[in-house]
Amino acid sequence: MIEISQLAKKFKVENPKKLSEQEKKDPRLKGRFFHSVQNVNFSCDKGQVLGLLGPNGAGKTTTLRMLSTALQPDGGSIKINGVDVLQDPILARKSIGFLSGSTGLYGRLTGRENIAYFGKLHGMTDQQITQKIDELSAVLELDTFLERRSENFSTGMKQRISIARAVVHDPAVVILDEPTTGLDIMATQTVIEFIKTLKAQNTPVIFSTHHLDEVKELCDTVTVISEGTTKYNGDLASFESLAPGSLHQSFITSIS
Ligand SMILES: Nc1ncnc2c1ncn2[C@@H]1O[C@H](COP(=O)(O)OP(=O)(O)OP(=O)(O)O)[C@@H](O)[C@H]1O
Repeated sequence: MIEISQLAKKFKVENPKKLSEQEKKDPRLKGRFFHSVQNVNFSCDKGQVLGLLGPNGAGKTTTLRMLSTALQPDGGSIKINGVDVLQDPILARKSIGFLSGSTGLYGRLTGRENIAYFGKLHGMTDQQITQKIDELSAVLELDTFLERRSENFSTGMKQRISIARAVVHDPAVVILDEPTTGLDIMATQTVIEFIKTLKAQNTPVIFSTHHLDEVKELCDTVTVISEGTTKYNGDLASFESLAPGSLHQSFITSIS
C-alpha cells in the first residue's frame, strides 16, 4: 500500500523570461517560485493499478519523481505500508521501482548488462539476477536483443529494458512515468501485459498516461491532477460515471 498525502513541490524561477506563455499565466506562479505540485493526494493498494491523469504541465512527472526520491518534496508525506519513506530514503529506493521518461541506458552495455548493473546496485547475487532476467525476458519479450549493445536499440527495445531495469529488485511498488509514450502497437501491448502481470502478483502499480484506452483496460483507480492539485480520486466505475459517453468526457468534467 502506498499513500501520498498533501504532496507539494515548488521550483525557484531562475529566469522569468524563460517561462512559457502558459506558465506566466498559471496561478501556480507566485513571485519567484513556481508551485508545480501544490496538494496531491492518492493511495494505491496491493494488487491495484492506479492511472495518474492530467493535462500537460499538471505536475504528474514532478509527483512521480518525488515518489521515487529523485526530488525532495517541500511538504506532505509518502508512506509505503505505513512507513514514511521521506524519513528513510534507502527503504524508499528498495521499495520503489521507477521508470522515468528521461533516464537513458548505458549504450556500451548490452541489454542484460544494463539490467544486471541495477540488480548489483540493489545488492542482488549473480544467481538472483540471472533468474530475474530470465523471468522478465519472458514477459517483456527481451530475448532477441538482450545480448546486444543497447546503443542502437529502437524506442520500444529501450523502454522494455528500462522497465526490466526498474523492477529487477522486485520492488513493493512500481511507478511508471508514461510507459507507453512513443511505443508502437506491439510494444505498447507488451507493456500493458506486463502491468497486468504485476497486478496479478499483487504489486501496486502507479502509472501516468495520456491514453484513456489504457486507463480503461488496466486501472482500478484513477487520479486526475490539474495545476498541481488532485481534482479527482476514485475507482474506474465512478470515473466513468462522471460523464456518460466516454472517458474523455469524464476527464474534462474532472478538471473543469
Ligand atoms: N526543475 C524544474 N524547474 C522549474 N520548473 C519545473 C521543473 N520541473 C517541472 N517544472 C514545471 O512544473 C510544471 C509541471 O511539470 P511536470 O513535468 O510535472 O508536468 P506533467 O504533468 O508531467 O506534464 P506532461 O504531461 O507534459 O509530461 C511545468 O510547468 C514544468 O515546467
